[in-house]
Amino acid sequence: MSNVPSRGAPPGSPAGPGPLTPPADAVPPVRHPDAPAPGEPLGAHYEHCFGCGEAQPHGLQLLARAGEGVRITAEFTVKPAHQGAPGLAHGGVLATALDETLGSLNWLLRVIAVTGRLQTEFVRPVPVGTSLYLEAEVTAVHGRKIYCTATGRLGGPEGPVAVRADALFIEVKVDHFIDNGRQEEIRAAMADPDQIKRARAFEVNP
Ligand SMILES: CCCCC/C=C\C/C=C\C/C=C\C/C=C\CCCC(=O)SCCNC(=O)CCNC(=O)[C@H](O)C(C)(C)COP(=O)(O)OP(=O)(O)OC[C@H]1O[C@@H](n2cnc3c(N)ncnc32)[C@H](O)[C@@H]1OP(=O)(O)O
Repeated sequence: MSNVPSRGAPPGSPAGPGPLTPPADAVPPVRHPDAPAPGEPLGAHYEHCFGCGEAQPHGLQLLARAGEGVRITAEFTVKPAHQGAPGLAHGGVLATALDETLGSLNWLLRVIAVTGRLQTEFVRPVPVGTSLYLEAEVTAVHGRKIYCTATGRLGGPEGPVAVRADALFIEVKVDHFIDNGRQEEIRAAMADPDQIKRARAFEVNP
Protein backbone atom coordinates (compact mmCIF):
# COMPACT_ATOMS: atom_id res chain seq x y z
CA MET A 1 0.00 0.00 0.00
CA SER A 2 2.89 2.39 0.73
CA ASN A 3 3.60 3.10 -2.96
CA VAL A 4 -0.02 4.07 -3.75
CA PRO A 5 -0.17 7.84 -4.24
CA SER A 6 -2.35 9.68 -1.74
CA ARG A 7 -5.11 11.74 -3.38
CA GLY A 8 -6.29 13.77 -0.40
CA ALA A 9 -8.60 13.12 2.48
CA PRO A 10 -11.46 10.64 2.12
CA PRO A 11 -14.90 12.12 1.36
CA GLY A 12 -16.50 13.75 4.39
CA SER A 13 -13.36 13.47 6.50
CA PRO A 14 -12.78 16.22 9.06
CA ALA A 15 -9.47 17.01 7.29
CA GLY A 16 -11.22 18.78 4.39
CA PRO A 17 -13.92 18.65 1.74
CA GLY A 18 -12.47 15.52 0.09
CA PRO A 19 -11.50 14.61 -3.47
CA LEU A 20 -15.08 14.45 -4.79
CA THR A 21 -15.69 18.13 -4.13
CA PRO A 22 -14.66 20.30 -7.10
CA PRO A 23 -12.02 22.92 -6.25
CA ALA A 24 -13.08 26.58 -6.19
CA ASP A 25 -11.57 27.23 -9.64
CA ALA A 26 -13.35 24.29 -11.35
CA VAL A 27 -15.50 25.30 -14.34
CA PRO A 28 -18.95 24.21 -15.52
CA PRO A 29 -18.93 21.38 -18.11
CA VAL A 30 -19.45 22.21 -21.79
CA ARG A 31 -21.60 20.00 -23.99
CA HIS A 32 -19.64 19.19 -27.17
CA PRO A 33 -21.29 20.67 -30.30
CA ASP A 34 -21.24 17.21 -31.95
CA ALA A 35 -22.72 15.43 -28.92
CA PRO A 36 -25.64 13.10 -29.73
CA ALA A 37 -29.03 14.85 -29.64
CA PRO A 38 -31.17 14.56 -26.49
CA GLY A 39 -33.07 11.25 -26.54
CA GLU A 40 -30.58 9.56 -28.89
CA PRO A 41 -29.45 6.08 -27.73
CA LEU A 42 -25.67 5.96 -27.32
CA GLY A 43 -25.03 2.32 -28.13
CA ALA A 44 -22.27 0.29 -26.54
CA HIS A 45 -18.80 1.87 -26.45
CA TYR A 46 -17.35 -1.67 -26.61
CA GLU A 47 -19.36 -4.81 -27.40
CA HIS A 48 -17.65 -6.85 -24.63
CA CYS A 49 -18.15 -4.19 -21.94
CA PHE A 50 -19.71 -5.76 -18.82
CA GLY A 51 -21.82 -2.62 -18.36
CA CYS A 52 -23.18 -1.96 -21.84
CA GLY A 53 -21.88 -4.61 -24.28
CA GLU A 54 -24.40 -6.61 -26.24
CA ALA A 55 -21.93 -9.53 -26.43
CA GLN A 56 -22.04 -10.03 -22.63
CA PRO A 57 -25.01 -12.31 -21.88
CA HIS A 58 -24.63 -11.90 -18.10
CA GLY A 59 -23.62 -8.25 -18.31
CA LEU A 60 -25.91 -5.34 -17.51
CA GLN A 61 -26.59 -4.46 -21.16
CA LEU A 62 -27.36 -0.99 -19.88
CA LEU A 63 -28.98 1.27 -22.43
CA ALA A 64 -27.97 4.93 -22.17
CA ARG A 65 -29.43 7.94 -23.94
CA ALA A 66 -28.17 11.48 -24.29
CA GLY A 67 -30.08 13.99 -22.17
CA GLU A 68 -30.17 17.77 -22.21
CA GLY A 69 -27.02 19.67 -21.27
CA VAL A 70 -24.34 17.35 -19.92
CA ARG A 71 -26.79 14.74 -18.66
CA ILE A 72 -27.45 11.10 -19.43
CA THR A 73 -30.34 8.78 -18.71
CA ALA A 74 -30.02 4.99 -18.70
CA GLU A 75 -31.97 1.87 -17.92
CA PHE A 76 -31.09 -1.64 -16.93
CA THR A 77 -33.16 -4.58 -15.77
CA VAL A 78 -31.81 -6.63 -12.88
CA LYS A 79 -31.47 -10.26 -13.98
CA PRO A 80 -31.08 -13.41 -11.84
CA ALA A 81 -27.34 -13.41 -12.74
CA HIS A 82 -27.00 -10.07 -10.88
CA GLN A 83 -28.08 -11.35 -7.44
CA GLY A 84 -26.13 -10.87 -4.23
CA ALA A 85 -28.74 -11.97 -1.67
CA PRO A 86 -31.69 -14.14 -2.76
CA GLY A 87 -33.84 -12.10 -5.12
CA LEU A 88 -31.85 -8.89 -4.65
CA ALA A 89 -29.28 -7.15 -6.83
CA HIS A 90 -25.64 -7.35 -5.75
CA GLY A 91 -24.30 -3.98 -4.57
CA GLY A 92 -21.29 -4.28 -6.86
CA VAL A 93 -23.58 -4.75 -9.84
CA LEU A 94 -25.50 -1.61 -8.84
CA ALA A 95 -22.18 0.24 -8.52
CA THR A 96 -21.37 -0.98 -12.04
CA ALA A 97 -24.67 0.45 -13.32
CA LEU A 98 -23.83 3.81 -11.73
CA ASP A 99 -20.24 3.68 -13.05
CA GLU A 100 -21.41 2.84 -16.57
CA THR A 101 -24.01 5.61 -16.61
CA LEU A 102 -21.47 8.11 -15.32
CA GLY A 103 -18.92 6.89 -17.89
CA SER A 104 -21.45 7.47 -20.65
CA LEU A 105 -21.22 11.19 -19.92
CA ASN A 106 -17.97 10.97 -21.91
CA TRP A 107 -20.06 10.92 -25.10
CA LEU A 108 -21.41 14.40 -24.33
CA LEU A 109 -18.04 15.92 -23.48
CA ARG A 110 -16.32 13.98 -26.26
CA VAL A 111 -13.41 13.07 -24.04
CA ILE A 112 -12.20 9.65 -22.97
CA ALA A 113 -12.13 9.38 -19.20
CA VAL A 114 -11.79 6.56 -16.68
CA THR A 115 -13.19 6.27 -13.19
CA GLY A 116 -10.73 7.52 -10.56
CA ARG A 117 -13.16 7.47 -7.66
CA LEU A 118 -16.69 6.24 -7.18
CA GLN A 119 -18.58 6.80 -3.95
CA THR A 120 -21.84 4.88 -3.78
CA GLU A 121 -24.81 5.11 -1.47
CA PHE A 122 -27.30 2.24 -1.30
CA VAL A 123 -30.65 3.62 -0.16
CA ARG A 124 -33.16 0.85 -0.95
CA PRO A 125 -32.84 -2.84 -1.88
CA VAL A 126 -33.29 -3.53 -5.60
CA PRO A 127 -35.20 -6.75 -6.38
CA VAL A 128 -34.48 -8.99 -9.38
CA GLY A 129 -36.75 -8.02 -12.25
CA THR A 130 -36.63 -4.32 -11.36
CA SER A 131 -35.98 -1.86 -14.11
CA LEU A 132 -33.52 0.62 -12.65
CA TYR A 133 -33.80 4.10 -14.13
CA LEU A 134 -30.56 6.07 -13.91
CA GLU A 135 -29.68 9.72 -14.42
CA ALA A 136 -26.16 11.20 -14.40
CA GLU A 137 -24.77 14.69 -14.75
CA VAL A 138 -21.37 16.35 -14.95
CA THR A 139 -21.22 19.03 -12.27
CA ALA A 140 -17.74 20.53 -12.84
CA VAL A 141 -14.46 20.15 -14.70
CA HIS A 142 -10.98 20.98 -13.42
CA GLY A 143 -8.18 20.25 -15.91
CA ARG A 144 -8.40 16.49 -16.60
CA LYS A 145 -10.74 15.93 -13.66
CA ILE A 146 -14.45 15.49 -14.32
CA TYR A 147 -16.80 15.65 -11.33
CA CYS A 148 -20.15 13.95 -11.73
CA THR A 149 -23.10 12.55 -9.87
CA ALA A 150 -25.79 9.92 -10.53
CA THR A 151 -29.00 8.49 -9.10
CA GLY A 152 -30.86 5.25 -9.78
CA ARG A 153 -34.63 5.00 -9.24
CA LEU A 154 -36.86 1.95 -8.98
CA GLY A 155 -39.23 1.38 -11.89
CA GLY A 156 -39.02 4.71 -13.69
CA PRO A 157 -37.99 8.37 -13.65
CA GLU A 158 -40.42 9.20 -10.83
CA GLY A 159 -39.68 6.08 -8.77
CA PRO A 160 -38.03 6.12 -5.34
CA VAL A 161 -34.25 6.62 -5.27
CA ALA A 162 -32.50 3.29 -4.62
CA VAL A 163 -28.85 4.18 -5.30
CA ARG A 164 -26.72 7.29 -5.63
CA ALA A 165 -23.14 8.02 -6.55
CA ASP A 166 -20.61 10.83 -6.67
CA ALA A 167 -17.61 10.25 -8.86
CA LEU A 168 -14.40 11.66 -10.22
CA PHE A 169 -13.36 10.66 -13.73
CA ILE A 170 -9.91 11.41 -15.13
CA GLU A 171 -9.40 12.24 -18.79
CA VAL A 172 -6.98 9.92 -20.61
CA LYS A 173 -5.72 9.45 -24.16
CA VAL A 174 -6.72 6.38 -26.19
CA ASP A 175 -3.15 5.15 -25.50
CA HIS A 176 -4.31 4.41 -21.94
CA PHE A 177 -6.14 1.36 -23.32
CA ILE A 178 -3.60 0.45 -25.98
CA ASP A 179 -0.71 0.53 -23.46
CA ASN A 180 -2.52 -1.23 -20.59
CA GLY A 181 -5.05 -3.62 -22.12
CA ARG A 182 -4.29 -7.28 -22.82
CA GLN A 183 -2.86 -7.54 -26.33
CA GLU A 184 -5.39 -10.13 -27.48
CA GLU A 185 -8.39 -7.82 -26.94
CA ILE A 186 -6.54 -4.68 -28.05
CA ARG A 187 -5.60 -6.33 -31.34
CA ALA A 188 -9.21 -7.45 -31.91
CA ALA A 189 -10.55 -3.96 -31.05
CA MET A 190 -8.07 -2.30 -33.40
CA ALA A 191 -9.06 -4.65 -36.20
CA ASP A 192 -12.72 -3.66 -35.80
CA PRO A 193 -13.54 -0.57 -37.89
CA ASP A 194 -16.59 0.27 -35.74
CA GLN A 195 -14.46 0.26 -32.59
CA ILE A 196 -11.86 2.50 -34.20
CA LYS A 197 -14.61 4.88 -35.33
CA ARG A 198 -15.97 5.08 -31.76
CA ALA A 199 -12.50 5.69 -30.30
CA ARG A 200 -11.71 8.33 -32.96
CA ALA A 201 -14.91 10.25 -32.24
CA PHE A 202 -13.43 11.05 -28.85
CA GLU A 203 -10.11 12.36 -30.04
CA VAL A 204 -9.88 16.05 -30.78
CA ASN A 205 -7.28 15.45 -33.51
CA PRO A 206 -7.81 11.89 -34.70
C1 LIG B 1 -8.42 0.58 -29.13
C2 LIG B 1 -9.34 0.49 -27.93
C3 LIG B 1 -10.14 1.74 -27.72
C4 LIG B 1 -11.16 1.54 -26.62
C5 LIG B 1 -11.76 2.88 -26.17
C6 LIG B 1 -12.85 3.26 -27.04
C7 LIG B 1 -13.77 4.14 -26.68
C8 LIG B 1 -13.85 4.68 -25.30
C9 LIG B 1 -14.62 5.92 -25.35
C10 LIG B 1 -15.54 6.27 -24.49
C11 LIG B 1 -15.99 5.47 -23.36
C12 LIG B 1 -17.44 5.72 -23.18
C13 LIG B 1 -18.10 5.26 -22.15
C14 LIG B 1 -17.38 4.60 -21.01
C15 LIG B 1 -18.40 4.07 -20.08
C16 LIG B 1 -18.13 3.41 -18.97
C17 LIG B 1 -16.82 2.97 -18.58
C18 LIG B 1 -16.77 2.73 -17.07
C19 LIG B 1 -15.56 3.44 -16.53
C20 LIG B 1 -14.58 2.51 -15.91
O1 LIG B 1 -14.91 1.59 -15.24
S1 LIG B 1 -12.91 2.84 -16.15
C21 LIG B 1 -12.10 1.48 -15.29
C22 LIG B 1 -11.73 1.77 -13.86
N1 LIG B 1 -10.72 2.79 -13.76
C23 LIG B 1 -9.43 2.58 -14.00
O2 LIG B 1 -9.04 1.51 -14.40
C24 LIG B 1 -8.47 3.72 -13.75
C25 LIG B 1 -7.14 3.22 -13.20
N2 LIG B 1 -6.31 4.37 -12.85
C26 LIG B 1 -5.46 4.93 -13.73
O3 LIG B 1 -5.26 4.44 -14.82
C27 LIG B 1 -4.79 6.19 -13.28
O4 LIG B 1 -4.69 6.28 -11.90
C28 LIG B 1 -5.51 7.46 -13.84
C29 LIG B 1 -5.51 7.44 -15.38
C30 LIG B 1 -6.96 7.54 -13.30
C31 LIG B 1 -4.79 8.72 -13.34
O5 LIG B 1 -3.41 8.59 -13.61
P1 LIG B 1 -2.59 9.71 -14.39
O6 LIG B 1 -1.13 9.42 -14.15
O7 LIG B 1 -3.04 9.83 -15.78
O8 LIG B 1 -3.05 11.05 -13.70
P2 LIG B 1 -2.39 11.89 -12.54
O9 LIG B 1 -1.93 11.05 -11.44
O10 LIG B 1 -1.42 12.85 -13.18
O11 LIG B 1 -3.68 12.72 -12.02
C32 LIG B 1 -4.27 13.77 -12.77
C33 LIG B 1 -5.14 14.56 -11.80
O12 LIG B 1 -6.21 13.71 -11.35
C34 LIG B 1 -6.14 13.48 -9.92
N3 LIG B 1 -6.46 12.07 -9.67
C35 LIG B 1 -6.08 11.01 -10.39
N4 LIG B 1 -6.59 9.89 -9.90
C36 LIG B 1 -7.33 10.25 -8.82
C37 LIG B 1 -8.10 9.53 -7.89
N5 LIG B 1 -8.23 8.21 -7.97
N6 LIG B 1 -8.72 10.22 -6.92
C38 LIG B 1 -8.61 11.56 -6.83
N7 LIG B 1 -7.88 12.31 -7.70
C39 LIG B 1 -7.26 11.65 -8.66
C40 LIG B 1 -4.70 13.82 -9.56
O13 LIG B 1 -4.61 14.21 -8.20
C41 LIG B 1 -4.39 14.97 -10.52
O14 LIG B 1 -5.04 16.14 -10.06
P3 LIG B 1 -4.34 17.59 -10.27
O15 LIG B 1 -4.26 17.83 -11.76
O16 LIG B 1 -5.28 18.56 -9.60
O17 LIG B 1 -3.02 17.49 -9.64
